[in-house]
Amino acid sequence: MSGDIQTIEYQGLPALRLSTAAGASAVLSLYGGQLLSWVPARGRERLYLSERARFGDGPIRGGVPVCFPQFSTQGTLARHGFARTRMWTVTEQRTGDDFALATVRLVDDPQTRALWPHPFILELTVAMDGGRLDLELEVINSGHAPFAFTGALHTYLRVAELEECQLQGLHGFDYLDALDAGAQARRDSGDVLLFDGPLDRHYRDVERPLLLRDNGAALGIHAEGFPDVVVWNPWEDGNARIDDMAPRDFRRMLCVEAAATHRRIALEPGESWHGRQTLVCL
Ligand SMILES: O=P(O)(O)OC[C@H]1O[C@H](O)[C@H](O)[C@@H](O)[C@@H]1O
Repeated sequence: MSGDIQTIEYQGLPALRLSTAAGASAVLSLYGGQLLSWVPARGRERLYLSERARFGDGPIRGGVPVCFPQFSTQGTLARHGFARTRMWTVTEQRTGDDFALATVRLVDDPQTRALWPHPFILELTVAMDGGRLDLELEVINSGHAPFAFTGALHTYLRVAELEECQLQGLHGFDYLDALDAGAQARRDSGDVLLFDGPLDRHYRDVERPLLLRDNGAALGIHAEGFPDVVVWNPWEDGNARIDDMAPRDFRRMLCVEAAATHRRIALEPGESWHGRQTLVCL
């Protein structure tokens, strides 16, 4: 038996449902090129998607938003850029005995050029087997002038209980604390990162895979190409200010983002860049 990919409508949006023979499944929305669900074989949902999320009206709260060509407020565009609120198209669908793979694409148009004056091609490839998910983002400069960007795969992980979670692997890396604007970079000195308050840390040049322990379950988180890792949780007060998240949902989510934030990535005409985030159930 082989995997399967179906074109579906999800919350009113065109989407793909990917499944593997082993029983893993995922939903990829063409709005935003945003993965909204990932359930590994014999596992539970691993992505947080807010039950108050809006679909097709601004950013979708949850899953894996693609931030491009700007991370957060690091520029003049709307927060996290425009890719997460544009309609993408499907360019490839493949299945095999133990995998399913789909690629979606976003290309510049007059609306994106009015915001950001550069021709580009953005491709997101989602590939999964039973217990592993790979998300690869490719950025191509299809114009005649150089450009530079920041961005991220803004992964919202669903956790059983945030206060029981431990994130391992960030020890010794420098981070900027976005909750303490203007502060110098600090070095993480803890063995593991624990969660007992709001957190918005932008770690630089993280060269090692991370491990998230969550109530007995363990998830490996690995990035290639993306130099930085952003760890975000709004905690109770921040949650209360986010109208598309139910109160206390902060306990059920943790963003561990593969990011390019502290240095812009520069591309000459015709050049391309790719970055990947891999999640593995352990
Ligand atoms: O609410 P959004 O625009 O989706 O942004 C959600 C969050 O994204 C990132 O993790 C940033 O570091 C946070 O500062 C921001 O609050």
